[in-house]
Amino acid sequence: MPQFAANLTTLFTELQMIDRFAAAAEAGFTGVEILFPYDIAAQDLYRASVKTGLPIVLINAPPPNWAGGPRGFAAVPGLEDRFRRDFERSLRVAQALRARHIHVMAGRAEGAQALETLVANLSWAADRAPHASLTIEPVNDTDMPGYFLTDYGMAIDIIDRIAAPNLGLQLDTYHAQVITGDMQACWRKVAPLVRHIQIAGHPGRNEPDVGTLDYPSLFAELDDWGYRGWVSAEYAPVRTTQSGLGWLHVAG
Ligand SMILES: O=C(O)[C@H](O)C(=O)CO
Ligand SMILES: [Mg+2]
Repeated sequence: MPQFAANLTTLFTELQMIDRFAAAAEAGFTGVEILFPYDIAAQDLYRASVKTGLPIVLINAPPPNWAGGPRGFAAVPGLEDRFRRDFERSLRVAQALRARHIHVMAGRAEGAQALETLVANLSWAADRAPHASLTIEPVNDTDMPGYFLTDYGMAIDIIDRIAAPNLGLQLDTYHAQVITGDMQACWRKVAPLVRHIQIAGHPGRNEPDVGTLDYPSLFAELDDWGYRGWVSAEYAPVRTTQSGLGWLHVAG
């Protein structure tokens, strides 16, 4: 079975962030991810990670004020300096948290110039941080209107063009289902490039066992394929996080 991480930005939200680590450990998760760990002292988060034995497997390169709108700047022409400043900040935080992966968000943009901007910024970031594992994640633009990276073919081309050993794909099976209509076939198409996986049910983006998707089959296929990365639960619980964890206990 894969190793399961809890996304502490979407799960256990009834608790303070620092307390979510212990709740995740008690629930049976063996890792965590935090999308935007920029408003809590890194040493406090790292202390909670060490205390619970749950490594922090992913953070996002920051879009500032998430509530305010931007979804990253990596593909936004003219904001290269902004992107680089933000990336330096995410690198410092990732190092302080010993985070495994940094998800570099493309942001809202469109067209050929946006694609060239994304390739140039990602190339720069991969060179700037050869020791860091960087990921890009296609996101469906119904949930995130105007987001630039919404296609797996484009993601594959970008990764192939940059050909950096520390740049790979983040497969979110919920977005894959919305975008392609078949998340498991999408996994097969991109498997060699996948560094990190996120899961949720479909269509509601709740628990993996709420909706139409067959995760036990996907988990078995990940094992057969020899996937050794993390599978992170990034969903909105229907009720409390605890009451919806049957899928983890069945999988675990
Ligand atoms: O939305 C998602 O699925 C991403 O994983 C994310 O990091 C925030 O947009
Ligand atoms: Mg995701």
